[in-house]
Amino acid sequence: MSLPTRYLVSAPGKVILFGEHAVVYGKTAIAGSLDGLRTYMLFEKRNDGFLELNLPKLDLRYPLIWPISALPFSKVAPASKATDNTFSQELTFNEELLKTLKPIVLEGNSGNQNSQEINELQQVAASVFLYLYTSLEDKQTSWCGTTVHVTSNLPVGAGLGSSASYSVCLATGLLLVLGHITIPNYDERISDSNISDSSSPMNLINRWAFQAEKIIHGVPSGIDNTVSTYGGAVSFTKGVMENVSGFQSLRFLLTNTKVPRNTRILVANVRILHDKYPHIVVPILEAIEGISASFKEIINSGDSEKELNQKIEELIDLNHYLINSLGVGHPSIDKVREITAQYSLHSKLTGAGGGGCVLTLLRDDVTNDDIMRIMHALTSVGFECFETKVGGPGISVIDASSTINKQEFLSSSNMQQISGWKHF
Ligand SMILES: Nc1ncnc2c1ncn2[C@@H]1O[C@H](COP(=O)(O)OP(=O)(O)OP(=O)(O)O)[C@@H](O)[C@H]1O
Ligand SMILES: C[C@@](O)(CCO)CC(=O)[O-]
Repeated sequence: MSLPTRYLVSAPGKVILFGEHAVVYGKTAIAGSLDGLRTYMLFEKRNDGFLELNLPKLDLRYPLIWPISALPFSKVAPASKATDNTFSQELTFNEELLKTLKPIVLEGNSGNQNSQEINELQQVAASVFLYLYTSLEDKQTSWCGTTVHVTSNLPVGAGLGSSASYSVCLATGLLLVLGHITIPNYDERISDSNISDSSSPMNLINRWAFQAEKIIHGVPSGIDNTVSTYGGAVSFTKGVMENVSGFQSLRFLLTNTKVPRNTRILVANVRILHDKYPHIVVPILEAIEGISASFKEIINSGDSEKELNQKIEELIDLNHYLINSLGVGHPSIDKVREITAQYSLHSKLTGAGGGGCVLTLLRDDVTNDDIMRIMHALTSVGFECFETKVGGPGISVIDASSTINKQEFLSSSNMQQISGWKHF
């Protein structure tokens, strides 16, 4: 099969309004894609049988390079290979493959003259790449190797789904490169794309991205990769996604406390608390689900703008206190709440917590001058802020064979402005 020689792929980060952590236990959460905050990947064809991964955002100064022949294809049972029937097939996580890849990941550095340590985060990101490549490899393709460049304007490890957008871009690019899906024709996202339609390319991308998220997060709910794949503003319960109209019109301030934390550890800590005190933690998770349910009720209730905002702010406070009781709060999050409260605004953590990002509702009566003042107050104590809306497009791709090369990709400050993005 003859394929394009270059693909450009992009997927958004996400913000969770209500229900993080509870969603891991099957409770409903409310989330949306982040329009301007995305990961971009350029996949370039090689003919030499090598795979190259560039991770500048993770401070990896030199590329990691592996010969395809070093990959443990024997660990992938033929039945679980991504052949024609992959669309309808349940994907089982391949622990054995991941274990076998561990030493191979480090060999990616061996041809490098310059010594560089590969830290834990970089190893995980490289494992995701090799895991997906080994699982999806198909000898029918005309690509005999690939170079992947990654850029992103999402903060890494801050609760905005950087790992999900990385996973979704990798899954999409490799499914394209390895000939399992083709570039779609739609210039705009099809809003009614059905998540449960297992024959759709989006469903396939989402399922492989979920496998990738398992490598990064351990036991994720799937909300991050689903929102990143499909985009939009949604409620999510046990893998089922539903559009929540009205959510898109809300404005938010995102504040990055810059306190590093690890989603895998935070999720695991909540699990320990849950297993130790089920009679206490289960009702807290149910109460958090009640918040998501209340939001869905009020967002389209016909309440006046003022009433609606007041109720959402009450829900933000309730969610903040409940989630703090699960041990995923942080003094930096309380500091953001304290500062925004001085301007009578309400905030809560978003994502896994433990630092990371904080979400503040910007009511319609908050003027641009007010926003400037609030941002100034937050940045002057070392935080970073940006205003955002939710609900932009999910995965987008371009046949970049003749449109964008590596130099243009690496130097572009606004990739979204490139014309020709296609949506599944
Ligand atoms: N631009 C990127 N390049 C390479 N790897 C990335 C990139 N962004 C994220 N990752 C991978 O994702 C990991 C960060 O995931 P983590 O879940 O801790 O943060 P997050 O996704 O930003 O937050 P959350 O899951 O709470 O939304 C990194 O360690 C790395 O493995
Ligand atoms: C903390 C969590 O609920 C959201 C992380 O963005 C984990 C998950 O849903 O997998």
